[in-house]
Amino acid sequence: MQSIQQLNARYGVGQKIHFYSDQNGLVTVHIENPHASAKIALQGAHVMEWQPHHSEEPVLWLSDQARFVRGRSIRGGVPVCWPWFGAHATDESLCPHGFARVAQWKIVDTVIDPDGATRIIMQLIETQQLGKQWPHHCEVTLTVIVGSALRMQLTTTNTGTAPFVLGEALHTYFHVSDIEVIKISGLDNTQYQDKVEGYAVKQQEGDIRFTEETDRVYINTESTCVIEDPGLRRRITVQKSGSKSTVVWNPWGQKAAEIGDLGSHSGWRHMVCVESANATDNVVTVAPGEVHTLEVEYSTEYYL
Ligand SMILES: O=P(O)(O)OC[C@H]1O[C@H](O)[C@H](O)[C@@H](O)[C@@H]1O
Repeated sequence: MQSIQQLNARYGVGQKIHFYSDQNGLVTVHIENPHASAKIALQGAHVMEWQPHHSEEPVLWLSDQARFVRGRSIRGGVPVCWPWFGAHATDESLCPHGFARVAQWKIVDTVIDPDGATRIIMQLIETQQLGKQWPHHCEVTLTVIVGSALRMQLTTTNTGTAPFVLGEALHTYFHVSDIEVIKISGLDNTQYQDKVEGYAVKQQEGDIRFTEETDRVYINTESTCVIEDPGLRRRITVQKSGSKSTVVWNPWGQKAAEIGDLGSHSGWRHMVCVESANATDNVVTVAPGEVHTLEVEYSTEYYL
C-alpha cells in the first residue's frame, strides 16, 4: 500500500492536494482549488465531500453518524457500487452493491487542469480475495474532477478473453433542506421498478415528490435529472452518460432507524440519493478488450 509520505511526495501539491490518515487509518486526500474543496477516501475511492465555493450549503450529504472504518461503506457522499448493484445475483452472503465501495484503491495520478480544477485518478487494487468474488480480468478506474462542477468517470476495461456482465452505480447522496419539499424532474413518463413493492413495475407521471419510503430503479433512463429544493432555493443538476438506470432512494424514518448510521436529528430528511446506474434490466455486457465508462456531472445553481 502507498504510504502517506509516498503519496504526498509523488502525488501531493502543498495544501492543494494533500494526503493524510484519519484516526482509523483511512487514507484520505483533501483537495482545495479556486473552485471547490473535496475529500476522497482511498477505501472505496469514496468522494465524501465536494463543496463548490459558490454554494452556501453542502451539496453532498454525509451522515453525522457515518462510520469511517476499514471494510465498511461510508454513509453519504458517493459510494461506488461495482461490479453488481443491490444483492449479488446468486450469493446473498456477498457485500450488497459489490465490493468496490469497501476495497482499497490506489492513486495512479493527480493533475491540476488548466482551468484550475483538480483531477484525481484512482484504480481498484486487485486481490486474490476479490478475485474469488469476481473471477474476471479487468481494470477499474475512477477519475474525479473537482471543479465548480463535480465530474466522475467510472471506467471498466475488460482485459480478459471472455465477456462479463456488470452492474454498477455512483450512489450519490445529495443534501436537501427537507425531503418533503423537494421535487425531482427529468423522469416523467418513464418506467420504474418499485423496490418497496417487490420490484412492481410502475409508470412515473410528472415530477417525483416524496411522502414515504421511496426506493425505485428507473429503467432505460438516460436523461438529466434536476433536484429542485425551494427550501434552499437551489437546483442540483445530475447529468450522465453510459448509464441507463436512475435509482432514487430515501428510506424514511423507520428504515433509517433500522439502518442505524443514517444520522441523528432525522438525518434522513435532509438527503436524497439520485444514483446514476446500470442495474437490473440495464446491466452491461463488456466484451474482451472493450472499455465501458459511466460518467456523471453534478452542478448547482441558486435562484431567487
Ligand atoms: O445500505 P446500503 O447497502 O448502502 O444501501 C442503501 C440503498 O441503496 C440503494 O439505493 C438501494 O436501492 C436501496 O435498496 C438500499 O437500501
